[in-house]
Amino acid sequence: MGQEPTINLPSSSSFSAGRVRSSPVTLAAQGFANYAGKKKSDYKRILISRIADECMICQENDDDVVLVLELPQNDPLFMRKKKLLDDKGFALKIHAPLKCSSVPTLDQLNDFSNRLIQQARIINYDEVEIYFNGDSASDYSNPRNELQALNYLLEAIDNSLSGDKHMMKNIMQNLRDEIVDRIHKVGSRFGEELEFVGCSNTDKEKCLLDWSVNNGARTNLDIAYIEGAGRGAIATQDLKVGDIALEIPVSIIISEELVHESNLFHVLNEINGISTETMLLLWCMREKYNKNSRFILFFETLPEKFNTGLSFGVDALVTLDGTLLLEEILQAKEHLRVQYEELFPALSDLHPDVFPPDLYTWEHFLWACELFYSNSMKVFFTDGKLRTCLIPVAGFLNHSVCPHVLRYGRIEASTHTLRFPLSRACHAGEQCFLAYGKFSSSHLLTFYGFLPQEDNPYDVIPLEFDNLKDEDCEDGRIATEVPTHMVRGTWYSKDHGIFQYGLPSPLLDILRRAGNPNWQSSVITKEILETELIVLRDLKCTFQDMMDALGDENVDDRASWDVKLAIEYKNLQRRILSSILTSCGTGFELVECELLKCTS
Ligand SMILES: C[S@@+](CC[C@H](N)C(=O)[O-])C[C@H]1O[C@@H](n2cnc3c(N)ncnc32)[C@H](O)[C@@H]1O
Repeated sequence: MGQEPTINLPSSSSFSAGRVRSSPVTLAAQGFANYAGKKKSDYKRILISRIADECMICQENDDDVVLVLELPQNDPLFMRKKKLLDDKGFALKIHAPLKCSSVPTLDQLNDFSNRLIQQARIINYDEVEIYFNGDSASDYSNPRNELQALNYLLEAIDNSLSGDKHMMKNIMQNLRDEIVDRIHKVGSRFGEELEFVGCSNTDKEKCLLDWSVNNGARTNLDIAYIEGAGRGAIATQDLKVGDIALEIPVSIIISEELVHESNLFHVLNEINGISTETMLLLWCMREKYNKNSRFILFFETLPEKFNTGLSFGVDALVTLDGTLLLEEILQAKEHLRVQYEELFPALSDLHPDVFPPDLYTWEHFLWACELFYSNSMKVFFTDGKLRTCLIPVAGFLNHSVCPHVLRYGRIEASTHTLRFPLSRACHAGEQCFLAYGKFSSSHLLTFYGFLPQEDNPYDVIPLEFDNLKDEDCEDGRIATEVPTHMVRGTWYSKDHGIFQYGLPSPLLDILRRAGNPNWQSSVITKEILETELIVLRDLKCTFQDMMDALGDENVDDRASWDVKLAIEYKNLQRRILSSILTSCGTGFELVECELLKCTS
């Protein structure tokens, strides 16, 4: 089993590097929390990318173009974002250097849109982005967040275009075109090539699609087999930003209402503390074998095996030795086992007609948990309730770090449907990707059974400090309970110069202050440079220990699916650690050079 390394730092501080998420989940069908602004204790798997209450208002003021950006007060990162905006001199009310009465030059429009985008980025930052990019909003490293920020601006511009006042229409239309162009650029950087799209045996999928359409679904997607990802959804025609890729009526969404209508409910309702998600999971375990089920076509398309980290065999677990993922998988599985044993065989013994023992085995329970972890979505219904659901057809959408569909998860009151609108264009024949959530690769492997092919900005290594205190606790960083400090692949950083080295500023700063309480960024003295060397040396030692714990590189072309995934995961960890070690090493040389200049 992987051990969390601990090192001693200067001034007798110590920190350990390790995953924060270690407390047990309380509900069978809930996933682990992710890092991006979620509480450590909140283990709910949230697929809803953003609640659409936040918007930007655009106003006219005689001849001035004035935009008002809204930073919602209830944003958990409000104080930190506000401070970032203030530090950069960004006001939420922006007087554009444009006049309604004159045609703006291209340069003017460019400058203005650059400024708007930087502000939108900050407003849309999550915990990870703030931590790594807090100092600079001039570029982006996370395509998902960039798409979110650009779509936020687009929505505001569209609102202004549909308003009564038309004076600004031209300017706004130009701005809109510019933002759409930026969205295309983000998408084209991450254009995914389908290795193979086949229609080998899509009979069941076709039947489900037809059934959904006959029941009111609208789709611009077809289902196909995709190398390495099972089924996926392919655009049937060119779809642009804002188009609806898929629309599913509430009537075919599988949610807790179905449990209420079944004979499981009166038994389960008597159990203290059982969640509606667990009830729905138990309902699905039985419904899957109900030949008369209204959802038979849905259940028939589900895989017999899910192949997530929860189904890893012994060899794969052994391969994961030295990683924190091993602990995560073992804990998650243990938790599920406890959940199962709290319910079974007791329920089957007491109510064998409602819970037939042959359907409620541990293997079937684990299958259902994997189904919910990898396929369920949280949806806001029109009654204001958030429900965990299984959604026919939408369940074929695969995940990407640069998704087409970002904002979904709220039932449209006027149509009683769940819409999947595009946040970036998807051309006919291209695979349409969904944003599952802001998940690390370890989370995706454990609960979904895959690793993204592209770099994943949420692959962070959290760092826990025992004795070090952040100075600016009032900015909300501590209060969010996500890891206070972390590292990720340094290839994301644009600044590898002295005092930065591609490493996050908050981490460097806290270590510097631990080594030298008088540390000040504005003065470069011999003492400051010596502190720098100590910080870099200690960081290098810590990450070298982690690298050593991973052992030698494993290669096995004939390995089983789970061992292959475990090897791939370990290689990813090696790549991240290696980039950090290189940055520390190069940084060390830079500081030594500077120190030589100081002393000569
Ligand atoms: C909601 S389902 C998507 C449809 C799924 N591909 C299928 O055939 O049923 C989620 C599962 O799809 C697969 N998946 C999703 N995104 C993927 C990706 N980017 N690469 C590989 N597999 C992916 C994983 O097996 C995951 O558990």
